Amino acid sequence: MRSGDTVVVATKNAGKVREFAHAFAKLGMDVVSMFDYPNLPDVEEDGLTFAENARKKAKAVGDALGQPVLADDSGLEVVRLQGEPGVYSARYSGESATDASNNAKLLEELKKLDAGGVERFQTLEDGTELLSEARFVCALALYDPKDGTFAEAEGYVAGDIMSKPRGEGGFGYDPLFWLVSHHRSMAELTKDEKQAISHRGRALARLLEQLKSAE
Ligand SMILES: O=P(O)(O)OP(=O)(O)OP(=O)(O)OC[C@H]1O[C@@H](n2cnc3c(O)ncnc32)[C@H](O)[C@@H]1O
Ligand SMILES: [Mg+2]
Repeated sequence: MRSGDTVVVATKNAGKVREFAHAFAKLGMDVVSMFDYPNLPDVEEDGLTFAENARKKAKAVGDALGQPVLADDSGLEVVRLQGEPGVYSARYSGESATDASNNAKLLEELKKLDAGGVERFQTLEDGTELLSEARFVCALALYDPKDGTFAEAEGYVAGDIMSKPRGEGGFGYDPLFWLVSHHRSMAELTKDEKQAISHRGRALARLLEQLKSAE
């Protein structure tokens, strides 16, 4: 991947496309996604790990197009839910899940625990309660169909799940993810701030570092 290239990202998530387009634009690269190739078949994300799913998405699309493809499998691991929703983050609230229905399900599951008498561990000044520690995980896989090889990297960011949403930026679970370091939710960060600390931003920095040192 170098300046002037177009990077194919095997995703149908508009939020991911925006973040990759923002990150690669700074390096002089354009991004295209599955929205630009609507006729490719869906890939079943049945891997047990984020890394396995990322490899599967990258390989399916890379083999179909005959060119290198980057895939991202990511999700949220919530400590008080024993790591759920994890690799099931996209369809946590069912097959026709949306970001809103997934966020509602997450709060429902955590509030069930509260009914069992488990204490919330902190309250913010506006009354928002922090319900559990959590982390976002991102696994990236860059697949080259010419030689069948993968370059891979992972990134993580730790935070806390809030009792009510805040912020309009980002996507997915961002409005419920509190960053004590910034005293804001992930959805209240600018694109650059999110890239600097997020699971995806960190995984991408690691991947690019690896590719550079392999040159
Ligand atoms: O598989 P593709 O087509 O890439 O798109 P997807 O939305 O299905 O993506 P995943 O399978 O990787 O599932 C990721 C889930 O985790 C959530 N997620 C991933 N990254 C996130 C981020 O940066 N902020 C908030 N939520 C995120 C996202 O909303 C999904 O529910
Ligand atoms: Mg998916």
